[in-house]
Amino acid sequence: MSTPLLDSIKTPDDLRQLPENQLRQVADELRTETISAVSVTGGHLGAGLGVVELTVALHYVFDTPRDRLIWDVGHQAYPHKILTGRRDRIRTLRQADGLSGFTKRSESEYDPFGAAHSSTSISAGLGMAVARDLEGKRNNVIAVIGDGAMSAGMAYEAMNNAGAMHSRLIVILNDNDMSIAPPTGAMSSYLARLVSGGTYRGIRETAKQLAKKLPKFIYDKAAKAEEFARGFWTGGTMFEELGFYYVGPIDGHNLDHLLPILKNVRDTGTGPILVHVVTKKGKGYAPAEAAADKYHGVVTFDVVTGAQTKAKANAPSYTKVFGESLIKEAQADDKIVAVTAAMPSGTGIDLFGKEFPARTFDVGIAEQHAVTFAAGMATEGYKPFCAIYSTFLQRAYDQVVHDVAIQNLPVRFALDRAGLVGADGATHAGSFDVAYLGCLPNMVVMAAADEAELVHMVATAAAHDSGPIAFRYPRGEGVGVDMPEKGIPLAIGKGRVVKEGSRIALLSLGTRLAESLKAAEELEARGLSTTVADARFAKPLDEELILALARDHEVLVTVEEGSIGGFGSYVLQLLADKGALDRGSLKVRSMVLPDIYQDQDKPERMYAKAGLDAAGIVTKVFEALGQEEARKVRA
Ligand SMILES: Cc1ncc(C[n+]2csc(CCOP(=O)(O)OP(=O)(O)O)c2C)c(N)n1
Ligand SMILES: CC(=O)[C@@H](O)[C@H](O)COP(=O)(O)O
Ligand SMILES: [Mg+2]
Repeated sequence: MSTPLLDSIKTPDDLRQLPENQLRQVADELRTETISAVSVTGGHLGAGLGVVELTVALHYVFDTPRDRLIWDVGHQAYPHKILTGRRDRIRTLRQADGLSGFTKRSESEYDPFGAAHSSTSISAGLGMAVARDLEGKRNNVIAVIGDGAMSAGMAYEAMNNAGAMHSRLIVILNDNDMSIAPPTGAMSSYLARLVSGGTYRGIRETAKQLAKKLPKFIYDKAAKAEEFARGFWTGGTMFEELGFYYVGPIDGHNLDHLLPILKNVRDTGTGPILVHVVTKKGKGYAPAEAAADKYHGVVTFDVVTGAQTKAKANAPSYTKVFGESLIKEAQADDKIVAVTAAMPSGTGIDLFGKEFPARTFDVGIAEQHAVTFAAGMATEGYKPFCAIYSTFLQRAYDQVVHDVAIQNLPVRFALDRAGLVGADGATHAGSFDVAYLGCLPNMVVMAAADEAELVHMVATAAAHDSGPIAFRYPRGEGVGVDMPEKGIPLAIGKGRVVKEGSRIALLSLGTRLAESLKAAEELEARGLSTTVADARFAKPLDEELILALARDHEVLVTVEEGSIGGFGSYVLQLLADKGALDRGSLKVRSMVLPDIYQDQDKPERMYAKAGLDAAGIVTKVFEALGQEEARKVRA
């Protein structure tokens, strides 16, 4: 389909030159372009399709980028990127050196705040609004937040503060009654009541009258106290109790509703205001609308049929192995329960939920609550498996420390997406969990070297009832090893030697083991006898194994899919404390992720750039051996 109007829009300034009666066509063309682009890049499609009209209306009514427009999560911002000067690059989305899959400050002046982790937009928007007021400026600040993101505590913290400050801030609640899965929690039922109430039906037919009736708030302290100024359409909502003017619910796909209301909201000159728009995730693309997940995250697909290009798997995914292993453990132990924070399919808890619905808890996008909720269950003798992506657990760090570790409660943390994740880039990298968990007293930290090891680690976690335990594993497929019939609990704090050698020792944590074995082959071919060990545990360390490796080898290299301050640091601390470095002949190197935020690419290329592939490990060994030695060996 040709897109003549969209072709004429390089930035929102061009959009704002168009007559309103052409905006419908702009939206249709924008939707077509979004579908076409994502069909060749993959990515988050459903959310963006749901906000096409809203995106057009917001950039038309507000003077962006002077008016700050913040997208919560930012996964719905592809139409926004197309309208804001990035259409020429939209097919580089989520690829090396391409556009980010989320909003990103360094990418465009139209992205005033970076996102990807949810529920940050109102806080950031309030900060911008307060700074604006301190500067005496008059621009608008608009935060667009989804119903799923609205289930996180941070959103309430921000609304509570905005309401108390009577800040001139606009929040657009994009209510598509969907998170990644159908939403859970009282908020979604509450919103459904608002939408299904008589008011909504009334407004649907009289949106234009609504716009005229929307009172221009003559705002002063006296008026503030008048409750009638609030709840004028719904008789008071939770948002009004938090100090917001509430407008809505309105049809978020109908420009005849959106435009007049957004203009009025823009011109009221007061706030904070929450506009409740009702949209459909996946709107306007039949395969997305028909899909259970509304095409939340897709790979490349055929535009005509919607059929996604699923690559043939060579091995089961770590996520699937985790889900199936947990089911087996739970069949033998009715105290095992599972907790997810709105990511049932991403974590494999959806598999568990099919088997044990009464023992499965999706708490919404609420990682902080998920952890302490699990801690509460652990105090009553249950064995909670809290399945949260490594990156998302960062949001619940104090809950891990204060509510779990200090109380030494047996919460099990299943950390999927550990290490580099690829297309989601730096915001989703699971780089820090070994560093942020391994430093906690009472905590046990494991890392699976392959999918068979993961089975045993699930069994180990199930059996470990004397305190908290975490096990990490990467996004994607396993390496293709034989799978055990059942998980056998591992001895806590014990690693294993996978290959015996004599001169070089490679001590790997997690799935860098495969690359370490390849490096060992290369080193052996150069005459360097090489031991390869799988640490299995970052905490407690296998002191006996590590000290023996240090004693019996000339070079000891640790390798991990994590940041500085993790496994390698713990090993160096041990070696120093035990005097293993005193004799001076041992050469030790610690290989970690670079101290930067790596942009998106394919994971294997990111690891190569990080020097954490076989070639990088070989280079590190020769560097440690020194030039003279290296020359001899290379000869
Ligand atoms: C802190 C955090 N936890 C989990 C996620 C994973 N996640 C990405 S989008 C999403 C659903 C968001 O739902 P909603 O805000 O309703 O947006 P929609 O996709 O419906 O447009 C989730 C859970 C995240 N980005 N951040
Ligand atoms: C937007 C968001 O945060 C999630 O959709 C995330 O992108 C999912 O990541 P996976 O694709 O690794 O499950
Ligand atoms: Mg939603």
